[in-house]
Amino acid sequence: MGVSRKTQDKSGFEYALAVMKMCDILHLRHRSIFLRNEFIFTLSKYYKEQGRLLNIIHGLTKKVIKSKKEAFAKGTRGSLAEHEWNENGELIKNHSNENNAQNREDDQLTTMEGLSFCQSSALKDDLDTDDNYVGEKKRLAFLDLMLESAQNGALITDTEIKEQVDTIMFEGHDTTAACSSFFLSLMGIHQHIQDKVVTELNEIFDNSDRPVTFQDTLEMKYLERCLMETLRLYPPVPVIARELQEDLKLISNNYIIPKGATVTVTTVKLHRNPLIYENPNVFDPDNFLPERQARRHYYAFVPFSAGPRSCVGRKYAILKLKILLSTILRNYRVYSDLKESDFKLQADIILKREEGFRIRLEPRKFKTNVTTPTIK
Ligand code: HEM
Repeated sequence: MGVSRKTQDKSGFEYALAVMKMCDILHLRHRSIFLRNEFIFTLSKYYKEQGRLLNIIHGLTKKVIKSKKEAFAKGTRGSLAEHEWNENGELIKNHSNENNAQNREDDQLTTMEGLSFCQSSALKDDLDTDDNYVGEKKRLAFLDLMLESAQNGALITDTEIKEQVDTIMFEGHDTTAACSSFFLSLMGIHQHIQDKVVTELNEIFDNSDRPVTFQDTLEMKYLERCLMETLRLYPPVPVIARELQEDLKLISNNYIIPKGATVTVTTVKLHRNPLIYENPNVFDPDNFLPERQARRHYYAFVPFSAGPRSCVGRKYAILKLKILLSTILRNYRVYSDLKESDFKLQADIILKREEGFRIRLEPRKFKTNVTTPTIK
């Protein structure tokens, strides 16, 4: 959103927690035929709780938009991470003309054009074209772009801006959080695979504790394979759906699916199809060796969906996941009391989470003064 990291308070954490609890209410309503009824729902305790949670969720979105609008009113136009606001949303510093290390680091994070979402093993991506290059420096943060478009006469209302911001905020954190939890669980279960990831990281960082750079992420080839394999077995978006705008004749036989029908693509089933993957239920990062990928159909692996409405955040997601997970694994050894057989199905691991299964992180280098986080 182009809001500086330095000005973030714990509202981000409260936001994520509120989204999680809100999802619990939604899932409850999927399962309970009574609560699905709007009238009965309004009489239940969940309705009141929903109101409280939505206040937190929309409160943060409104706060972010408000502070940006105020900066705009003062004539500040921001490309990524150029400005700092205080907690009241007032602009305290404009970094746009500075060529400091932080700016260079942020620039690095934007130079991703031309790479497929799977950075190093060249998984094809049907949205990758050369003509979407907009230049490194000119690119605006998402919210700046929307506000600027609105000011330049684009037909976009304040409510629409808020809804777009809500979408990006939700899509941007929930999916990557799920993916990193699955990844760390799998590392905890497969200690020998974790060792291989750490060996690769040691080669890249040579025992230095310097922060990750964009170039480092390109060299994380084995970690990337583990990430792809995690997304294969546990796609954070396990099912997608589309309403057909016209009749669709299947190539494989004589069926016609009529216009208006809803078609669901069960990614999680597709990714475990034994015709496509040998031993489909086994965690095997070598499934993403370039030669194996080359033998598979373009759409045999679609954790980010495909086509024009596929995930807009996929490159950003992979980059951030590599930074996050490599940093965790450089500093901690991960253990888990899960076994792979505990979660053959995606739903199983979610239920196990509710039962209180845990991932344990043990510091690798530090002997004292490190709080060991426990991820539930
Ligand atoms: C591992 C991480 C992620 C996964 C697995 C993922 C997966 C997906 C999938 C499958 C869709 C298509 C949904 C559908 O067709 O109904 C989607 C859409 C979307 N994703 Fe992601 N996503 C991830 C991360 C992100 C991030 C980090 C952002 C933003 C910063 C983001 C923003 C979006 C948006 C805005 C859409 C809607 C696109 C549209 O409707 O045109 N996603 N994502």
